[in-house]
Amino acid sequence: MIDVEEAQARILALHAPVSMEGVPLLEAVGRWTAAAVVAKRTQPAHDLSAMDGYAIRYEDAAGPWRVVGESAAGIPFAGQVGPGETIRIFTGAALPEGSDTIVIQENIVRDGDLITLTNDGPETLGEHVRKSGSDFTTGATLIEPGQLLTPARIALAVMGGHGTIAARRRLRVAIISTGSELVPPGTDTGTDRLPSSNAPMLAALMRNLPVDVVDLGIIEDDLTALTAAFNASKTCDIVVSTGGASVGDHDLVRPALNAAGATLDFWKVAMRPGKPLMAGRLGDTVVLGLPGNPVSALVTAILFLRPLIAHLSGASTPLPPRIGVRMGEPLPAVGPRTDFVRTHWEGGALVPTFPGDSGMLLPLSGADALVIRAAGSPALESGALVEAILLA
Ligand SMILES: Nc1nc2c(c(=O)[nH]1)N[C@H]1C(S)=C(S)[C@@H](COP(=O)(O)OP(=O)(O)OC[C@H]3O[C@@H](n4cnc5c(N)ncnc54)[C@H](O)[C@@H]3O)O[C@H]1N2
Ligand code: MOO
Repeated sequence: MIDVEEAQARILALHAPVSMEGVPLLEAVGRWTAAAVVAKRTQPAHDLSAMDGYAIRYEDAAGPWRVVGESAAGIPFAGQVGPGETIRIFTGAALPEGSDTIVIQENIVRDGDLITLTNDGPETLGEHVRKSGSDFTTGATLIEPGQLLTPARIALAVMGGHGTIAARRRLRVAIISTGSELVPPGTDTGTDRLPSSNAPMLAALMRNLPVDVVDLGIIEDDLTALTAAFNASKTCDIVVSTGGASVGDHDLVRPALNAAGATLDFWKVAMRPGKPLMAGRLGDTVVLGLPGNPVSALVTAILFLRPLIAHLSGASTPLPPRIGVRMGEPLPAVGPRTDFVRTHWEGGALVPTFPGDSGMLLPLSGADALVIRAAGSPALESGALVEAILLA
């Protein structure tokens, strides 16, 4: 058995990021940049007013002033502001030459063209002015390659003069649900069967990733059928199966992968839940065989599937972020497998969500985080600092 970190590294090494394409920024949220985004313009392009008011020369800060024009956003005042002069100015408008400071309109009275302070004048030179280039200047690197395009980074790229961005193409990810006991969602289970919940769960997990899901459906525990399903997945970038990964007579994922011509890189990870995980290559397709237990399938998808998708999509930091948090209850010592303890928030600390059975969905649905407890760790007192991965 290998440990979790080695399994993550080996999975990411199975395939390089896919090819690039241009993506309109309107559709680019959730992609990772494939190249640095460099500013094609300076922002602000001029010194701009941050408030509605009057543009003055700071040396005339005591007033009064005579209004000689107006500057609105996009419609600048062409002239100059001389001694004792001011112009009416609005938020986002360019400061005319000569002016350097804004007096907000709440602080003055206006009588025709004459304005006078009603309280203290501006305290500093440049008050309420956004200096040209204070956000960024032409040629500045706005986004490094491999960064996630968040709403703020999309706005930044647009402000930098871009309409499209270089990103990796969307991935095709096939899901195979193995198990003769499974029926499709919402259909009759009779007495002996159960609904297949893993594929909808994994599709939901991938919903916000740059992925097109190809659901290859429920495949019974039959070597020929399962081999055919893996063969059908060869047009995809990733195939993820659930179930049939363990050692039972009906656990046929490994034999089916062999029959389809796959090369397995590893099988079994020293973790709880999720031990029977396997990974390898089927032609150019990366294979992840997840355990069938729903909790094990979700935990391994968070730790291995999502990072694999992020890596193929060009992410520079594909692994889930770990945060430092306090436990709200004691924890027992850990055995030979790293434990991913399902926990929920209680008063700003995490407490274990019981029961911790890897087949039970009701407790899983209330969990907020996975607390990571390395194999062999000693027992912890309540209040101890631990590392966790947030689930939401
Ligand atoms: N003798 C041993 N038995 C088991 C071991 C072991 O080391 N020695 N490992 C256990 C561990 S740990 C896990 S995890 C499970 C994983 O087994 P499989 O990946 O082979 O999963 P299945 O047996 O096919 O299913 C397990 C469980 O999950 C249910 N299931 C499967 N698919 C779905 C689905 N799509 N939606 C909802 N539920 C699903 C299935 O009905 C089973 O109840 O093996 C242990 N055994
Ligand atoms: O590893 Mo299994 O995932 O313990 O239930």
